[in-house]
Amino acid sequence: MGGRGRGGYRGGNKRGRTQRRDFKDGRPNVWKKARPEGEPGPDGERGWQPFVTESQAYDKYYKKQGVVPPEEWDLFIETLRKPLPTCFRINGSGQFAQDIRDQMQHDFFDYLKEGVEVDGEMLEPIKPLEWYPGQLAWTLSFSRMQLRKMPILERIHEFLKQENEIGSITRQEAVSMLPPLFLKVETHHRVLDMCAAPGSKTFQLLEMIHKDDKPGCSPEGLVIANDLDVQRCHLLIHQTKRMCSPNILVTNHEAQHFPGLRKKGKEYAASLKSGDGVTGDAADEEMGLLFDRILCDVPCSGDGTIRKAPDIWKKWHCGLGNGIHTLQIQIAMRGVALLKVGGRLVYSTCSLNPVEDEAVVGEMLRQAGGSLELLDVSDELPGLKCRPGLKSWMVRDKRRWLCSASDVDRHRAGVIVPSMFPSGKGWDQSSPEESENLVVISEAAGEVVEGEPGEAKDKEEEVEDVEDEVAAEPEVASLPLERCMRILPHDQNSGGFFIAVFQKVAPFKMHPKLKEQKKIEKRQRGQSKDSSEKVDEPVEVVDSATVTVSSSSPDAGNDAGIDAEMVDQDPSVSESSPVVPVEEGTSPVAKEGENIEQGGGIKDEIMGSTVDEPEALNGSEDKRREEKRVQQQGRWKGVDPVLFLEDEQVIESLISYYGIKDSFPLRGHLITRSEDVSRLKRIYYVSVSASDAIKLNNRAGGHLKITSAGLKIFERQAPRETVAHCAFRIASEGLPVMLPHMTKQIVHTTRADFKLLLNEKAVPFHAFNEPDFMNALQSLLPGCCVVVLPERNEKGEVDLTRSTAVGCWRGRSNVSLLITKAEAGQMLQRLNLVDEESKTVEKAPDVIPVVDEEEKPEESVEQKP
Ligand SMILES: C[S@@+](CC[C@H](N)C(=O)[O-])C[C@H]1O[C@@H](n2cnc3c(N)ncnc32)[C@H](O)[C@@H]1O
Repeated sequence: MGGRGRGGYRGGNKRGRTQRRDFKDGRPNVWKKARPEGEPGPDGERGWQPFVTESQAYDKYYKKQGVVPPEEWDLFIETLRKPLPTCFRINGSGQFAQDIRDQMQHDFFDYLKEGVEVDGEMLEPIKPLEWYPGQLAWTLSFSRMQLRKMPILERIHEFLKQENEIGSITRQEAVSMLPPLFLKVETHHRVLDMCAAPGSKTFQLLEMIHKDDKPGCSPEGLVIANDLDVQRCHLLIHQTKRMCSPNILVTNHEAQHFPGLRKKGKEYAASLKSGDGVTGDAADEEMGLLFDRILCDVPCSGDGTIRKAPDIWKKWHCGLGNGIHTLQIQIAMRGVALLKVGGRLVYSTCSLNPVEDEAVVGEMLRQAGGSLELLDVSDELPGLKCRPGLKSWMVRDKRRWLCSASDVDRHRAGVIVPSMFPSGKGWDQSSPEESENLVVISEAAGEVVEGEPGEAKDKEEEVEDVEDEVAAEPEVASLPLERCMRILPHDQNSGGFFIAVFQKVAPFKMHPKLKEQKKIEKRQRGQSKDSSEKVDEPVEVVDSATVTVSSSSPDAGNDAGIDAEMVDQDPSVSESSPVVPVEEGTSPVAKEGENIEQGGGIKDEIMGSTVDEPEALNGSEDKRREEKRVQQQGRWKGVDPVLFLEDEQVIESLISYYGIKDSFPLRGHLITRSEDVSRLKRIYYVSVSASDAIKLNNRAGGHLKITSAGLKIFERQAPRETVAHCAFRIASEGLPVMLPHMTKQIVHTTRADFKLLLNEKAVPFHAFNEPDFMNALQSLLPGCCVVVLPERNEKGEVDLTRSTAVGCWRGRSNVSLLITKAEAGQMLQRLNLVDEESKTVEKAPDVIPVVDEEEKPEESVEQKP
């Protein structure tokens, strides 16, 4: 089972062998041709100009670091200058995914297996990625010229675009598929993706959570996808929406300060002292939000993506890696603190630079002090070619190669920190001078190196420089860094990548010196937040509850299996975004006229339902609103609160109108983003796991800044009760999840009538061929309904995993689609219902289809300006 997506049950992805489309035949192509390289455009202007694909600074740096063996250097550089092949994964797993793979293989790939020539040039065959399980990921590389000359290649391109859109496949760089595979996610796991946007790996993680889904069941697992950048959170939400998963929360935090949701205070301290064994919810209360799997795909210099982003050639300099090293450690260490003992953490970058790679891994191991094991997983994906991690490297700064922290000039000690070197001689073994460096580490964190005048000069000098002297022998790490994996582009025609896989083997107890450093950092942050405060005023760095725990019983955290980091930090408070305290009876959302920029000007999809400005409220509405204020749970300025829908009237109307079975409990699973239920526009559905995490967050003080929760399941329909018996229609993302639990407002149809409906958008009852279908439609209540094209198994039972369903509006005399023309067109194509003469599917604007004026359902809320 598997294969989730929009537009029908399990995406309505009908993949029966009997219904194959033959893509080799002459269906017109709708993919727009890109202008070939260098060819003049219609206005005579030259198109794409080749990028500079060389950099002396890059060559010098990487040759010296020994990242690539000297005899392979030319091949390495030659590969970097070639465009990256296209890769894609077939989403899901099991029979469903295999059907798609078999269809693609039959329709395209067998034909292009070998020996196809275009203008004397042999085509690269489409190949599966050897190391990807089940031959479910493929790679292809055609030039634009080849695409133009071979219609089948254009059709493949179009097909991939379309399938990507509907969620059957994901176009994703080969190396980017690796970290989730090494995480070994199981369906019950709680997973944190710390730096998740734009979300290709999050999508993969969600697939793993859903891999054994049975119709109508949500798995136990949960994915929390986090990103610092609120705009990129939009991309993340868009990307993951295709999965139609209620098991996801999207959050917007600095990963290095991701909240632990640890309950604090006397109650907590008392429970620690008593040493009571705690399980279930109570254990969560104590442990906070800990994870089975954590992905730290950290921000990096990105020089492994140079094939895809050739502008890097021009911009590259060694300061890029140096400048981000400390932030990478901070993020990774926060991950270590949030990981359960026994859990796996993957650290990855798309940079080949040892300062961002092995140096960070080394520092993680040192800081973790035995709580973390670096795993050798090089045999977990047979067929994957990777190089062992380096044990020796140097740091380059201001034209100098530095072999150890002792080579660093005093005035650069805040930028070039001990952890960048193989020995990492720093906070745990440091001399008094080095301890001073430790204090200034935070100055280097997040330092923007690019574009700084000093660094720009350094960059120029590097290029002019012919041969540098190296003062001493580079250090050699004593840690088993060879267990890291570096993917070099020429090994399997990919991008460059770095991966390290860890297992947490014991609770993490923060080294006292590091703890001290964190206090200093926290104090510095506190001071920079309010410069008007007296700088020498003592600052409370840990709250009273924390002090109680750590001072009265230094090992209490360990005894209870709790991470020192979790005890020590209240990250949500230290985060740079201001927190709006929630006062009893006041709204936590941004008020009119308040600057909501901290929330990032979040749009509808992120915010959930921000209702229109209220008209004048009468007394009873006022009262009603006041009553609903008890639902207040959010606390982030500019982000709507995450509220459980508790309005029994609304819930009852949904249950009775759609005939929702007890197997699909709504109470405790429906989320709104508005306090005023009477003006709700959207309702979201969350799984048990997501619901538990939201409740835990609420109990722990609401530190988690949740921008999106679960999937949209209902949208407000026409408020005219005479027409609609229920105020909410089913959202297309929610349909796959809800359909197996619906007993009312659902009708089955035939292929001929389904085709008619998808083509005509609004069809009078009498125009359908099948009288049974016509009668069934007429027997429905007016308003939202679902039309299903059933697919049956060998026993003749309806197989919902392969059936296609679509949301419709039952009017007085006709039925109309509640999806866009474009979506209807895609569905026709997928079902092979496109007429020969009209095979081109027009991309229509996203509008609700036109129906008789009197029967027109209220416009989708998405359409409103
Ligand atoms: C390498 S990209 C992640 C790619 C992503 N994992 C994927 O597969 O699509 C790094 C991401 O980290 C985010 N980021 C940068 N600094 C961050 C921080 N301090 N905390 C959380 N995210 C951060 C960036 O916005 C960016 O989206």
